[in-house]
Amino acid sequence: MIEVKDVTKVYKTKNGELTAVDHVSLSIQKGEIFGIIGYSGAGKSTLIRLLNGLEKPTSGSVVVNDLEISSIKGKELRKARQKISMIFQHFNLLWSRTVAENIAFPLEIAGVPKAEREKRVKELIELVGLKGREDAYPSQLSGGQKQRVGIARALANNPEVLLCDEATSALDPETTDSILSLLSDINERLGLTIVLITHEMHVIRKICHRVAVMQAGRIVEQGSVLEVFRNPQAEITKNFVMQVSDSREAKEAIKHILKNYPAGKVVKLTFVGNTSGQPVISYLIKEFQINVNILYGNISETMDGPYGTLIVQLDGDPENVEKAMEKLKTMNIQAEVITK
Ligand SMILES: Nc1ncnc2c1ncn2[C@@H]1O[C@H](COP(=O)(O)OP(=O)(O)OP(=O)(O)O)[C@@H](O)[C@H]1O
Repeated sequence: MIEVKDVTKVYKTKNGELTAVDHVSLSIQKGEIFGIIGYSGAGKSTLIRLLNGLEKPTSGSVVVNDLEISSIKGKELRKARQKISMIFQHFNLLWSRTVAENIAFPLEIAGVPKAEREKRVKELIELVGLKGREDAYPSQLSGGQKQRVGIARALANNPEVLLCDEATSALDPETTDSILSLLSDINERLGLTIVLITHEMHVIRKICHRVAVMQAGRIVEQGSVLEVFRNPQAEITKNFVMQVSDSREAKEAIKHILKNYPAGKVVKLTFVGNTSGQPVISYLIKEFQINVNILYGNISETMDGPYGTLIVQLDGDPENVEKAMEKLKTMNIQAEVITK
């Protein structure tokens, strides 16, 4: 569906050349929700603009839907772009137009007749849950409602790909979740391919199937979301995973327990998929006659199944604690000693 092959984008700036995207290759399947995560300045926005032809690569090629976006221009590019829509962090709505008129705008540009336009706008308003708000102006809407208008407008011309540029970064956590659910619902219902860029691992966890981690213009790691959560390789990926698994309370709890209970080992267990349903703790206690002190627990859903973290203190006969650690490995549970 989307093939990015060895793409580099170099900007010429006052201070010389700046490589914003550096030899990036990606392959995104039809119907997939693909996330690109990175800190500010990593090159995410440049990469996403290369996908819809707003930027041209310095070298390499971008193919979307069998069309080489990186080499077409003018009318051909404008036509291709109708099938590659985008939503933005700050919504980019037309403030003097109502909700319905904003959604109708791309249809007007595409020359869709009035009657058909009105029918389509009505469908889209229902799809994004804005019934009753057709005549409101953007300034009268909440952030979440504004993004719903952005999504409806982006879907107006039945795109094949939806690009989301930090689409939930200006929203509070609850509204973020409702917009992410809407995107996931649209992906399932319409089979729409979604590519999103974000700096929040929560967004990746919640709706993406696969993720690429970007740093200094390069993709440093990519894979299925569950796999990346289970076994992050790059240091930056570990930091992103920590955003959603190791809360400040957990760190506080660990500090406290280490001070008060210096014996044994503090171990972080990571469960993925069906391993998160196993009665591991009671098994360890019974089988190895050790004490298992639960310090912190957290379980979250990803698109491909649950992902959980449990921080425990294992105490008792050191030999049995070792055996318990060995056993955990055979149960496909990641066990990492945090402190001895
Ligand atoms: N048009 C441009 N001209 C010159 N430099 C640019 C241009 N656009 C981006 N850059 C530079 O390229 C690098 C990558 O920027 P980019 O906006 O793609 O990163 P990002 O990961 O999206 O970060 P942010 O979330 O802050 O936008 C940055 O150093 C930025 O200053």
